[in-house]
Amino acid sequence: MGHSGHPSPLMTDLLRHSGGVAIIDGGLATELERHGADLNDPLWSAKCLLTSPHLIHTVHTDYLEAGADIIITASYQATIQGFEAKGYTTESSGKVLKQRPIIVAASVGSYGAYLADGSEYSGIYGEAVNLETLKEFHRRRVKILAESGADLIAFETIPNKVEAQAYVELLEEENIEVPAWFAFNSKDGINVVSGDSLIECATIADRSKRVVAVGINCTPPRFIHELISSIRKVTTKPILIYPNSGECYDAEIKEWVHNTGVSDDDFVSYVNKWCDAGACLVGGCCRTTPNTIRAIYKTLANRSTDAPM
Ligand SMILES: C[S+](C)CC[C@H](N)C(=O)O
Ligand SMILES: N[C@@H](CCS)C(=O)O
Ligand SMILES: [Zn+2]
Repeated sequence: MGHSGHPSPLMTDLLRHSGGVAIIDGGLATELERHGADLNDPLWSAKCLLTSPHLIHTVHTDYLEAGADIIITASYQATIQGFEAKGYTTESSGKVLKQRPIIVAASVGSYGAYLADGSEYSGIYGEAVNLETLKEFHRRRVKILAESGADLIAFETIPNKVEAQAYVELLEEENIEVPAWFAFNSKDGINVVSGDSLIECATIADRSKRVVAVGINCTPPRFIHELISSIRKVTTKPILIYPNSGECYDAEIKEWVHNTGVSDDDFVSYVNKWCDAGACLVGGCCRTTPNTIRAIYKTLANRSTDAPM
């Protein structure tokens, strides 16, 4: 167990500053919609980069004011290929200003996110998509985000093993110095959504010195405890978790099905258990809101600072 070497300074400083557990923000797209954005678009939340950047600013500010230490950018579904399909041409991006001690995490959604059909919840891409095609698909975007001034790259909602391997190789081939986190998703509490072994996926992440934290996002809260235990078996890197509300996504209509989600109270009732199991970066994903993050903040404020890290 543990190919990770020394803990990264970024994570060490962050966790020291936050008393052992740092707070990740909640659903970005969820809040953009609440502020009136229509995300029924192939670019999903990234559409707002074009149409309403002020809303993105508002949502990031709301999460910071709710207590988040880490905010995740609107680049989840911002792909070169997606922008080109809208008639944009390729240009280098501008700098993102760093604001310490806040961490800006540049989101990279999976190939399945780009497909815009909910494939990041199946991880089944078909035979034409392999390690090499995935590396080429992500290469330019990852390089742009690495040069953007972001503090880390958040590979999110990784649904299968081959995409994790593609990211690791890409980081190496392009000598990406910005640290990365890998967040997988699961729909059974055991494996990642494609059915690939979470243990194998987490091991791939653990072996890369460029990966500074490994965990789970956009997964129902009820599965998280068991998933943390699995990841803990194969890595000593910090474990991050930012579950969704437990609702299901209907990609046909680009809406969430309401009947399966948990309340904020239920969500935060898990938080101390997740930290006890080994998570040290905790937040929310889709359908969580600044209220969720505020509740996490309050729960953690009452937690002893010598809690397990
Ligand atoms: C994390 S999912 C809700 C993102 C949206 C999806 N890729 C789609 O375009 O429908
Ligand atoms: N970080 C993304 C969702 C990942 S599933 C967002 O909230 O827009
Ligand atoms: Zn999500």
